[in-house]
Amino acid sequence: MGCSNTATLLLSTAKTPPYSTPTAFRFLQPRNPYPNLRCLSGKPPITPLSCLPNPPTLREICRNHVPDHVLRRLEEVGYLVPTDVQMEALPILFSGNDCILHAQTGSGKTLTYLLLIYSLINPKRSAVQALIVVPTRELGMQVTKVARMLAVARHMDPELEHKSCTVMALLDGGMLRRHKSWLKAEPPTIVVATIGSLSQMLQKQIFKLDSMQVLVVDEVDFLFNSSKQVSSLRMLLTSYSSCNNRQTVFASASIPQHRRFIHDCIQQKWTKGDVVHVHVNRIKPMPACLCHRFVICGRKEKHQLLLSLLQSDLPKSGIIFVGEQVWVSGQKKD
Ligand SMILES: Nc1ncnc2c1ncn2[C@@H]1O[C@H](COP(=O)(O)OP(=O)(O)OP(=O)(O)O)[C@@H](O)[C@H]1O
Repeated sequence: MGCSNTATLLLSTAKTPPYSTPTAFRFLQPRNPYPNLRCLSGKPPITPLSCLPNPPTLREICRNHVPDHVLRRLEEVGYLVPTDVQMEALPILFSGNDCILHAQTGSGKTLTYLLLIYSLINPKRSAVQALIVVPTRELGMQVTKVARMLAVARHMDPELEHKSCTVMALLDGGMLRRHKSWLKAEPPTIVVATIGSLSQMLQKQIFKLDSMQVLVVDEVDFLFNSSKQVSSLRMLLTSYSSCNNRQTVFASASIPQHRRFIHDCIQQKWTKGDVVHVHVNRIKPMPACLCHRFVICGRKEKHQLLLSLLQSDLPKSGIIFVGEQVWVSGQKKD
């Protein structure tokens, strides 16, 4: 392994006005009338709700599945209209299918699987009923925040008022000793965990998955690409619980070789055989107000190069990412 001597600059800048206001494209109805949905069980393809002339609201999709107090909470925070992935995936998830949610970052995958979880859990039961596995502590904290935001909904039913759903974050770098006593005393309903912390708890048998109804693996491509995490993840998917006793959801913005991945899911029994791949990945044109530049230069030249790029483009604002390239042995340096 040689020494790194180059830097990569990615400059994303917003051009100075005049420019057209970017559209909030995440919530646009799809232009393509044909579904991106693939149903692997040989059943006829399902017409996505987003193709209907009057697409339903989030409440209409979730009615009779998600408790009313959670739906009211969604509306309080302003989630009224489903995103494309929510519109396509929620009916499939509510019908009991395992799902691979394949949609770009920020498309609403987190809320999709959380709504499935809230449709299945029973807060009166004292057991871990849903597990969300995340690759990083940061993502775990974000997911926990949204899950808790939905959990604070007030019940109309006074019997349930004092028994709201609890969410535990079992993340690397957290206080696992404190969590151990919590898990033993009163198991939370939902656990959001990084694979490292989770494996420790499972090995010590502090944590059992017998009552788990939903298993979500978020950023699944990241987890499978990490040699440190992959064996624990495989163990979790097959050894600690069976895919027949749970609903399994994989979520990711990118799943390279997704056909191969789906094949593995079925073969290895990570999911049931009729797992559905929901692929919402329409290519959006880059808003005209944005300009991207990608430059490779020597480490010592990066400041000068950045300065000249800024001087030539005169952006109103910009985000700059700087990464270092490491030369793998045998690779030719230019
Ligand atoms: N139906 C909705 N209406 C309005 N806002 C929504 C809706 N669904 C999600 N959002 C908001 O959109 C943003 C992105 O959603 P979310 O984090 O669920 O996307 P994601 O696909 O899980 O992204 P990532 O791949 O980064 O995990 C969040 O701020 C969320 O609150």
